[in-house]
Amino acid sequence: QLKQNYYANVCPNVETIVRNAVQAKVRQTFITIPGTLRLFFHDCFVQGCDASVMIASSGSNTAEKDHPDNLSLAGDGFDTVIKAKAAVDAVPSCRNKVSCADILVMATRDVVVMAGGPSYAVELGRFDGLSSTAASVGGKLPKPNMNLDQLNAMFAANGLTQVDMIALSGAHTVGFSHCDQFTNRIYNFSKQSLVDPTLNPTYAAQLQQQCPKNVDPQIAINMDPNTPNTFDNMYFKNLQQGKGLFTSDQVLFTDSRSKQTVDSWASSTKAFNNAFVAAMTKLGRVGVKNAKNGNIRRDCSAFN
Ligand code: HEM
Ligand SMILES: [Ca+2]
Ligand SMILES: [Ca+2]
Repeated sequence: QLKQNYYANVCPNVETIVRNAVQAKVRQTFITIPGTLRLFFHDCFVQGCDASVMIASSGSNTAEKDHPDNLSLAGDGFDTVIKAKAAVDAVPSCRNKVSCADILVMATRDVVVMAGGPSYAVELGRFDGLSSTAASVGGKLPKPNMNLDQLNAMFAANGLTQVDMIALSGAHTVGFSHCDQFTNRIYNFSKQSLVDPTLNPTYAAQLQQQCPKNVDPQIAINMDPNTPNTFDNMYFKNLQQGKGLFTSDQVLFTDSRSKQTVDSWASSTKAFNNAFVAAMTKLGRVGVKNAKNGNIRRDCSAFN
């Protein structure tokens, strides 16, 4: 059973230890923030929040992280968890007592706060998963060209509502995307219109400039063109102006079933923050493992 202060007896300072390690990593590079946040999402949607995404491929096993849908996960997200785990394990009473899954949950809360987002108490007590295969990833993660029904179905499969899905999409207020994720919207969209008509024309021109045809596939651009490094409700204000980067972002405003939620969070930071915290807490409960079907990994990237 998940609970706050789960490690109070064995490792009372675990949250401070993790926060300090995350802070040191954020000082080295900003990508720590979006990288960790997205890693948490991709972990929970495949086999639950059990750090299965952290496992490296070995021998005959191709792990989750080598599935095409995970190849764009930033290495700095993984490194954040590895560094925080090392800091926790440096304290004798904590050594091999705190799961990688819980460290990822704490680190994710910390990066949101460090980017200016809301703070919240995290529930802990997850065990680490015992399997990680690339074959288990297909169809579990949303695609940037999905419509509202497809997004809702994918989140509902994890016990999350449309409101949760919209709140969590607000994570696109920080971080980067590679150009190939949205080129269909700015070149050759359809017979009627070369550019997706739901895109703001000025923004579309900016995207074409940043992502010319045949651009280096390594190039990544800010997802929030206004406040790319701040966790705020700008994502929703952008959607109102046709500045959602992916079809899956912009559809939240163009579909009448989700527009009202976007409008209300565009006008209230507090309402968005509350919804985001509630949705992150629910996301953190997905598919949690216990001592019977999980363990505490010594090395987050390998099974014991
Ligand atoms: C609603 C469906 C979602 C879709 C279709 C989607 C899709 C994507 C795509 C295509 C990228 C760009 C990857 C790249 O090219 O490097 C991305 C980045 C990102 N996503 Fe999502 N995402 C969704 C939901 C979420 C959720 C729920 C979260 C977290 C709560 C999240 C957090 C992020 C972050 C932080 C980045 C930036 C990563 C970085 O800068 O390294 N996304 N997403
Ligand atoms: Ca997982
Ligand atoms: Ca922002």
